[in-house]
Amino acid sequence: MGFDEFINIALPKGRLAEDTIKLLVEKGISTDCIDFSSRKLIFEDTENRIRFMIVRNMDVPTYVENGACHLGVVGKDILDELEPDVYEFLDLRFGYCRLCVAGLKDWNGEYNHNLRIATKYPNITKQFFFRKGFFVETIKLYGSIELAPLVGLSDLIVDLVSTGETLKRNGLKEIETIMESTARLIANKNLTKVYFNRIKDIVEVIDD
Ligand SMILES: Nc1ncnc2c1ncn2[C@@H]1O[C@H](COP(=O)(O)OP(=O)(O)OP(=O)(O)O)[C@@H](O)[C@H]1O
Ligand SMILES: O=P(O)(O)OC[C@H]1O[C@H](OP(=O)(O)OP(=O)(O)O)[C@H](O)[C@@H]1O
Repeated sequence: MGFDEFINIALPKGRLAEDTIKLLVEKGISTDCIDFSSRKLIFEDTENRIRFMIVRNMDVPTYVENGACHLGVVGKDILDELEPDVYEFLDLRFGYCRLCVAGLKDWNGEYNHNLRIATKYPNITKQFFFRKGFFVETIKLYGSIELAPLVGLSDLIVDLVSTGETLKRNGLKEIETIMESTARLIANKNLTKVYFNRIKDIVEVIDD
């Protein structure tokens, strides 16, 4: 495929946005055209034939798996939860956090079959407890997960911990770490074949 074709890169809004731009600037990948604070969702570097698309972190795998974007930046936690059929080319090493089981300070530490666990990560949670021999009920939430055990909506939570401040402020304690997460560079499988040289160039520049 010729150089004229655009390579589309899905960039996550939210927590990973700033470090993603910092990385691209460091690597000399044209980011001048990107303005996260504007309401625009597509930014084009016409000279280098790169198009940046601004999407929710959780949606990055969907854009890449379906071929709307060739490449994308997304947290490993989301990849493990959604298990999209994409290549994971690079660990970008920023966006570090841990996915943990947490509960009320006086939680007695015994897992059992009747646990209700509030989380944004039902698949990872079910698999984690299944491997330990427990079939748990997950309650899917989209944010403020720490509230659930405080109001009796769940027994435990599975959520991201970074500084530990949110757990502390809400009288919760960490019980166990399920996984560690950092941002990853992912690629569409078919598009990697078709646009191999251009994608390889971009991956190498970022990895350098
Ligand atoms: N303290 C933290 N809390 C949440 N995510 C963090 C933290 N530190 C790093 N991350 C990483 O940043 C990613 C994006 O988090 P962010 O809070 O922007 O997404 P969100 O708004 O919760 O949801 P969505 O994924 O639906 O866009 C997480 O998936 C994770 O990989
Ligand atoms: O250990 P800490 O440094 O306190 O960070 C962890 C918190 O950050 C995230 O929430 P976020 O701020 O993204 O809000 P949310 O509740 O909407 O997911 C995560 O879900 C925890 O609640």
